[in-house]
Amino acid sequence: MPRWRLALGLGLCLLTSTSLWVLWVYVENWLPMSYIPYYLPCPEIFNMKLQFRGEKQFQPVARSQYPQPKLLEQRPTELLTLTPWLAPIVSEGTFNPELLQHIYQPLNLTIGVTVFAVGKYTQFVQHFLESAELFFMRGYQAHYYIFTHDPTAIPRVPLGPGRLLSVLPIQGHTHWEEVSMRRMETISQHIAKRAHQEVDYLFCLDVDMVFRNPWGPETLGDLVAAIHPGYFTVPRQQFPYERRQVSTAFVAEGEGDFYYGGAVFGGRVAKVYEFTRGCHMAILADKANGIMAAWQEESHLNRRFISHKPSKVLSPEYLWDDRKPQPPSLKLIRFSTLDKDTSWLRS
Ligand SMILES: CC(=O)N[C@H]1[C@@H](OP(=O)(O)OP(=O)(O)OC[C@H]2O[C@@H](n3ccc(=O)[nH]c3=O)[C@H](O)[C@@H]2O)O[C@H](CO)[C@H](O)[C@@H]1O
Ligand SMILES: [Mn+2]
Repeated sequence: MPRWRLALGLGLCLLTSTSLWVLWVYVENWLPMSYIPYYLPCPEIFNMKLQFRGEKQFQPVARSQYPQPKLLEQRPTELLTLTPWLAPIVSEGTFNPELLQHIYQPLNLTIGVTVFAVGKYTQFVQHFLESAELFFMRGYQAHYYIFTHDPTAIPRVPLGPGRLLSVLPIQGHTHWEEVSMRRMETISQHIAKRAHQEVDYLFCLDVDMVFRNPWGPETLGDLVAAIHPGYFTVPRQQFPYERRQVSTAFVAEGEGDFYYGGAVFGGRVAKVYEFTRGCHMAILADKANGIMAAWQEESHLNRRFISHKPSKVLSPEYLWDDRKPQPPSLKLIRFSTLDKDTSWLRS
């Protein structure tokens, strides 16, 4: 009799543990994200002291002919030209390209660009690079850093003199959100390892985009953000900020300036390092709590730009979306999202 009971007991235990295991496997697959402990923490990032390239001082401006600035003249554009914290908002008509050329060309600057092409997004690289060679910082030294899971999928695009391209292998991820969000970590580590010695300024851009008009030294600044094309006419209560207080990206109802796009940010490389590191830390804290912000790293970027204001803001000319008609307030489109089949790309 006791033997029979023992066997029954063991059988029940086995059955319970098998059902628990099956339930766990099911729940694990059903969860949108699994938070992997090896991602936490990354102590080396706390202790790094970087020796950045020296800051380049402006030279006296050479004699050149350009229209006189007039204090009482009408506004050069319909758009706001200055933020309440006195950062310029760059759009066509607010600057003189020739004058800026005179000021920035002698500095012998190198401008870095980080782009991620993981999974099917490698198909965008060719068009992105070809258009960048036509319009992005023409006449300046540039270094494209392309992060990809598959270096063989990166096409060879002919580059102009002084233009470099490095292909950097990274791990792929099955969830597109993870790819997009991990950019903050990868960029900060890449600056620490390499880019701080190689470039003066760094722009971090989406790859599913194309340059359509000149993007020049008017965009250079300590910390640069771009206004998202979808929200420049919308009150801040309607911005798609992260609204759950448990997230480090939380933004309260009455907070916020502009809603910035995650597809374009940049600045002086030391500032971009601080910025991406800060966003990465906030993302790590959310991960530890099992939270993913509403718009992934874009939510964290927006949170951080509220407390660490950008020193220069780019108008939606610099971050447009081809699916929208060009409004009369924007005189030209310089950089735009391509119309893409999102569900196929992310599958
Ligand atoms: C215009 C704009 O502000 N776009 C932002 C928006 O949507 P988007 O719809 O523009 O996001 P997206 O699909 O372009 O992903 C962002 C970028 O991550 C890279 N990528 C992404 C997935 C993938 O499987 N492989 C890959 O390489 C690629 O460089 C891509 O351009 O929201 C995203 C939130 O996550 C990012 O903040 C984007 O910057
Ligand atoms: Mn994009």
